[in-house]
Amino acid sequence: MANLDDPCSTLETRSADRRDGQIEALGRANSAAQVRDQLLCYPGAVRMPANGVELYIVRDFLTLDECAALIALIDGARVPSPVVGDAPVSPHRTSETCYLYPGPAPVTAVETKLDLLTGLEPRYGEALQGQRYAVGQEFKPHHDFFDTGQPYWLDQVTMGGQRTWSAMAFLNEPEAGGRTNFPTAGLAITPKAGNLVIWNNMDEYGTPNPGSLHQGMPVEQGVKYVLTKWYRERPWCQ
Ligand SMILES: O=C(O)CCC(=O)C(=O)O
Ligand SMILES: [Fe+2]
Repeated sequence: MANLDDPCSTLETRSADRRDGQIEALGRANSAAQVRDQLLCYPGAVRMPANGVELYIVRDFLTLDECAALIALIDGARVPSPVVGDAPVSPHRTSETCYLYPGPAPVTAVETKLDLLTGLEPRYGEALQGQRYAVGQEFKPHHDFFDTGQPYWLDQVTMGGQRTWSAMAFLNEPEAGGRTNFPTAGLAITPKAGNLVIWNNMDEYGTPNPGSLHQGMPVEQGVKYVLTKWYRERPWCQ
């Protein structure tokens, strides 16, 4: 692919690059339409009124036993949470993370449910992650989609490209704080064990949606566990 800043790239390759971007966006919009149809068939899935972002809640997506088993896995192998393109330990994401690779039965159970929920082929999903937030820990306002102007994009574009959908399940309920807030969409979701939130990081045209801005608000009392799954526009490869 030609570099748009490269004075040597021909006019032809420059316009081909722009077309590529549009074609990719169209692909994401078409895929989103299929996910939407599939999601609405899933028992308990409800689209939430949110300003400028497509977001659904699935009540009781996980059983309390499944939540407990996943919390045990997270507690067994958690490390400080990373952020793509940031320092290894980020001041924006102060929680701990545990990668939940395929294998253990509770991971297989969640992956199977997510496949049914989204209709997406499993290879489009990144490895499942668990997060644990202690009092004061948070994930500051951010977008899950990648900023294609950042140096990290050169790697990410070869690893499955843009992050399209985000799915997040609450595994427990902190005593206070820890809501997932979408400030521009005007929606703050209170953790409820077993409930899942899933949103489209793209807009209706398949381009990154600034309205998907969100944050994990600081836990004020107790502890918060969530499960996160990010989907890519192409099969994910690490
Ligand atoms: O913990 C939360 O409420 C939000 C987590 C989040 O946004 C993420 O992991 O990308
Ligand atoms: Fe996020």
